[in-house]
Amino acid sequence: MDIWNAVAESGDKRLQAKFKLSMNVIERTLSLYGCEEVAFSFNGGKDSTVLLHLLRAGYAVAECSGSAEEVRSRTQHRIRTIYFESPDVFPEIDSFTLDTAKAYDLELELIRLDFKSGLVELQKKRPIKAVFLGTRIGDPNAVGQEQFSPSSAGWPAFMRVNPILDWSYRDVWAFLLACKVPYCSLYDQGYTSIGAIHDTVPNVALCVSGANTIEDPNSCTSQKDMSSPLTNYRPAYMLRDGRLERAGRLKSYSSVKNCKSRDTLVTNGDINGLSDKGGLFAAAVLVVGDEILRGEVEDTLGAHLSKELYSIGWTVARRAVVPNDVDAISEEVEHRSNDCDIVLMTGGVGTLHCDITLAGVAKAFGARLAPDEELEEELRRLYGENCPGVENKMAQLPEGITELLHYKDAAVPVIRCKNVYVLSAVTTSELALQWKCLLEQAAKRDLFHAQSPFTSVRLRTSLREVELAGPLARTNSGFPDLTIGCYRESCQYQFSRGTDRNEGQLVISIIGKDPSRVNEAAKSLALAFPEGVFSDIGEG
Ligand SMILES: Cc1cc2nc3c(=O)[nH]c(=O)nc-3n(C[C@H](O)[C@H](O)[C@H](O)COP(=O)(O)O)c2cc1C
Ligand SMILES: Nc1ncnc2c1ncn2[C@@H]1O[C@H](COP(=O)(O)OP(=O)(O)OP(=O)(O)O)[C@@H](O)[C@H]1O
Ligand SMILES: [Mg+2]
Repeated sequence: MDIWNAVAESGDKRLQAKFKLSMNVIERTLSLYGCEEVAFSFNGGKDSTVLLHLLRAGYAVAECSGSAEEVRSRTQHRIRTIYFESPDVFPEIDSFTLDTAKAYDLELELIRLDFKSGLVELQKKRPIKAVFLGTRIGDPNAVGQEQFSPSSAGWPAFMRVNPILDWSYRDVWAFLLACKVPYCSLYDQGYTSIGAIHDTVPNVALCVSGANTIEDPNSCTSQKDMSSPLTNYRPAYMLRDGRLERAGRLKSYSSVKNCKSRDTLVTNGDINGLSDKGGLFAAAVLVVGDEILRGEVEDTLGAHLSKELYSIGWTVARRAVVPNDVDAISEEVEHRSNDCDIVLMTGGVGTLHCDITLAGVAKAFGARLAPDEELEEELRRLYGENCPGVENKMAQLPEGITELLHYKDAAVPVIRCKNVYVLSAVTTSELALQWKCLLEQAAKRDLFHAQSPFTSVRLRTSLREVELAGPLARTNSGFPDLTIGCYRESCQYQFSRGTDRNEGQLVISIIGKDPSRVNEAAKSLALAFPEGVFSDIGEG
């Protein structure tokens, strides 16, 4: 049995584990529905090529199991295969699909209709109960799917079976290479995911020579001019970062438009529709933890992040403590990532059952959590073998939207999902380091930048609230460009300075980006009272 042997001999434990789980799915499907009413949806792509060979191995087992008598009496099943032909397909893909069907004696049915209508016709002609698909987590249409997912409402009724749903890009290539099976020639020309001929180009991360030479082929994410005949590409299996798999799939205008404002981020105030803010950028700080909500633990990390943001000229539009609940986190992330330019999150990142922050982030963006090989590797380096691979929750990241931001001094990278940044720090000193890392990486990659700093004046007074209210309200309306507030110093603060009053004094804060306006506002307020009523206590 060539496929079983090839996987066993590969010595790749991760691949062997994935293979075993997929074979279980296939065996369960065949015993539930029988070979007659199951079809394989094959399009010559790398994922469906993997699936083809898993199915060959699975069908062979199904036919060889049982007593010798049973095996003899059993008819040998060809794999029922459906291929939706389209005029937009690459000729290499089309011929590979047809040639492969012949080579492996697949029972091929060509369908020249769109997916839905084609399946309706198929159900009338020769019904199917289940279809095997090469869908993987990270494919746009995988959102919400499991290994067994009934077809969607409005589609003919069948079970979608996705045996390689949890396979990573690396797993796919490890399998194809270990089994030495043929795959479509386009993958050797730098294509890493193949759609229609008009929306698919080779992956620029694999570009090696000619006009578009780049030094590190795996570090580039944007598409450049693909038309130069001088341009060469490495084969698809050399792509190191599986997250770039779809970099050669050109986005439609509408999807570019939809993801623009939050995927690529804030630079200097005149793009992404943010210029109307007059250079003010807003962040949200979300802290996850039931213990903080119960008041058992102080939110020191959230406070630290707020101060850091303020110190680089960013407004903190919202700081919220969120319970350890996936739906609550997802809801908060969804809102804040829409309202704010960036969202910083701490808490709930780790391997405990209550560490569900990333699950909440994934849900907010309609993504699934999937094992991330890069983070797994790093955690293994950090924690040794106590970090058991795919079992490690911390290495499960929202698929397709995650990027790790590394910094030489920080043990664990910052996890970026669109405009949400998850920091794993649990102490303020760790957080200070991660913040430094984030700032440096964000500036280097043009994700977000420090802005012109805020200036503030803080005035303490023993005036009563009623005496202060009128003049303060007038100053506030005279300086709409400033943030003018008033709060009472806490009792604790007063006691620590040796006063015996049980009520703190009032402090007026005047904050803005233009120092002369801030001073002007302070003077204007002071003019409404006798001299010496306010003492300037400096910046906060
Ligand atoms: C056999 C088969 C079954 C499908 N079933 C569904 C379905 O139940 N619901 C759905 O929304 N799309 C279904 N689709 C469409 C796919 O989710 C997806 O749109 C299609 O594979 C095209 O992917 P692409 O846009 O990346 O080329 C099905 C496609 C195939 C080939
Ligand atoms: N034209 C088609 N005919 C039959 N099945 C299809 C067709 N298009 C997609 N599918 C099914 O949907 C699955 C997912 O398609 P997708 O394009 O993501 O993967 P792939 O083509 O196998 O690999 P790649 O990501 O490299 O293009 C396929 O593996 C296949 O099962
Ligand atoms: Mg494809």
